[in-house]
Amino acid sequence: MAPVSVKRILISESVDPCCKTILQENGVEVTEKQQMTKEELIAEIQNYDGLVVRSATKVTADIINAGGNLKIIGRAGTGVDNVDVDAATKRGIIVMNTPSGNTISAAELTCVLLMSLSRHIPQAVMSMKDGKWDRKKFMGAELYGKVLGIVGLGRIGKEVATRMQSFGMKTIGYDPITPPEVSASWGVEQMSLEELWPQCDYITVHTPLMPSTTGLLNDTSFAKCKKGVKVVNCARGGIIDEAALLRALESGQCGGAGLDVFVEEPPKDRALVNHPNVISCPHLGASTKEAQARCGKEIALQIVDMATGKALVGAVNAQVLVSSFSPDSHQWILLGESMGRVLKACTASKEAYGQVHVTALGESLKKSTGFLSSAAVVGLLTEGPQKGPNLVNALPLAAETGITVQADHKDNECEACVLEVSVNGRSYKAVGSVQAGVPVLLELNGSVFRQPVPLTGHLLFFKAANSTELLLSVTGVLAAASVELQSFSASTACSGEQWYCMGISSLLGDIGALKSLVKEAAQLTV
Ligand SMILES: NC(=O)C1=CN([C@@H]2O[C@H](COP(=O)(O)OP(=O)(O)OC[C@H]3O[C@@H](n4cnc5c(N)ncnc54)[C@H](O)[C@@H]3O)[C@@H](O)[C@H]2O)C=CC1
Ligand SMILES: O=C(O)C(=O)COP(=O)(O)O
Repeated sequence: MAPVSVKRILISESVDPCCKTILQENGVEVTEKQQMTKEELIAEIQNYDGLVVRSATKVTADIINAGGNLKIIGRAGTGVDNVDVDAATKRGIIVMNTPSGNTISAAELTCVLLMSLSRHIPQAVMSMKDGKWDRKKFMGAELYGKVLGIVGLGRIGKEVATRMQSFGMKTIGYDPITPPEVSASWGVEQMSLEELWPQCDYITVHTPLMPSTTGLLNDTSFAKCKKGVKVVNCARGGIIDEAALLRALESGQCGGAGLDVFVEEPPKDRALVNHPNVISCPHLGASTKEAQARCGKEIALQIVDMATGKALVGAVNAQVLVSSFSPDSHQWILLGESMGRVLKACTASKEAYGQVHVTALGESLKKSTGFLSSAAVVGLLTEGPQKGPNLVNALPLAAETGITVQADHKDNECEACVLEVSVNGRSYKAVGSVQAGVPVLLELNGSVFRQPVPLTGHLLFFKAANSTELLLSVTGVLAAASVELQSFSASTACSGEQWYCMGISSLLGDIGALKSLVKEAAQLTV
């Protein structure tokens, strides 16, 4: 794909210095500014094409919309819940993260919290520092033989499980995506949450924060747990409902909580932090030298790879774009875009397209419907009222404009892409392919070109009767405008008329003279 030009990046949080070094070594100008207010960020963001953050910068829609040049938001870490990904997608901005760089550190902190809860270590430390020697107050319980419930069996959940198994804990869990046989292979028996709650001595959550995980542990689920259950949240504030947790701690239903994350960070309401059975950290899961070095390095390298057109790794909102980095799909994306632009020019539509239908033909295009339809929409929307259509935002922009996009695949001997659009009840159709590495147009509105039309440079399409005089008149119009004819293709006749496509040295300043000679005419540059 065409490299995404990234020249100036703002790092708005404490990210490992290797991030800045790698970016600078690759010709990117880097500014580091920490603890900016929202207003400062809104005022400055227009000066950058990239923003690198951790979890503290809330990258809201107004910041994203103020970033007129923003192309990439890099999250040096896992959770992207502090970034308005939908707003970024609509603006065509890639959001990427480094999801595995801090897995081990977050898992280790979880284990530390579990152990600290079992032996009251932080409370004992505080008591010692107070000059006391209280051996009765801090009676603990072994982890050995206890049941640990792990909700969310992804990267961190798995690492927590294997570590706590070495303490002799029985690990059970729940995850709607990770198959039970996979988690069983690392010693976690899966079951429904209803079955899980009553069995656990300890519960730890490792899911992203989303509607389905907000308040996973609430008054109702706490009531189903063993009295005195201990809980850990090293994932995101809100997965364990904070008010319900406080109630459960006060009633003794919950015997202790280890919290690294809070709904509001830092939490203004200190009731949980100050509770004697709560041990807490200021979001330290990823705060190790090793995790920061990995995340800083990975995000910098991912941005450099993207900017040099090498690869797209870690993007959370640009699945379609990932394929554009494969050399095989590159020309097909150009084809889709060019076909969109041809139909846009031919329909000369000021109205929104009602429906766009893309059909990928041929075995090798089976998985290409996604990027072909997005590319076609980019072509159709280019130079329209929507700002900056690209492969990231094509479908959201289409939806916003009321265009229905459908895509399917059909088996066919040859590989081709069929694009059909409807405008005001009238249908237009283009068929194209990639031949010898070049995107070509094979058919336009039912007329098949005798020679495939290479979709490159300045192109003039018109529909007219097959008449030598008429073609001479057309070339006369071109000559009068000092436009050279560089290539010529004609279609087979359809209802006595044909489509012609001429490759021309420059676009006609005024297409009026031509339109008086032929039935339909359109010119474009691809
Ligand atoms: N405290 C800290 O500093 C850190 C926190 N995190 C957070 O930890 C969490 C987990 O991170 P990873 O393990 O890397 O993510 P992951 O994506 O590898 O795993 C998350 C798992 O949660 C599962 N899940 C989704 N909905 C669920 C539901 N309703 N019930 C049960 N499971 C569900 C998913 O299927 C997935 O397997 C994220 O929220 C991340 O932001 C990550 C790193 C550091
Ligand atoms: O990666 C994550 O999801 C984290 O929560 C770590 O956040 P941080 O980079 O330490 O602000």
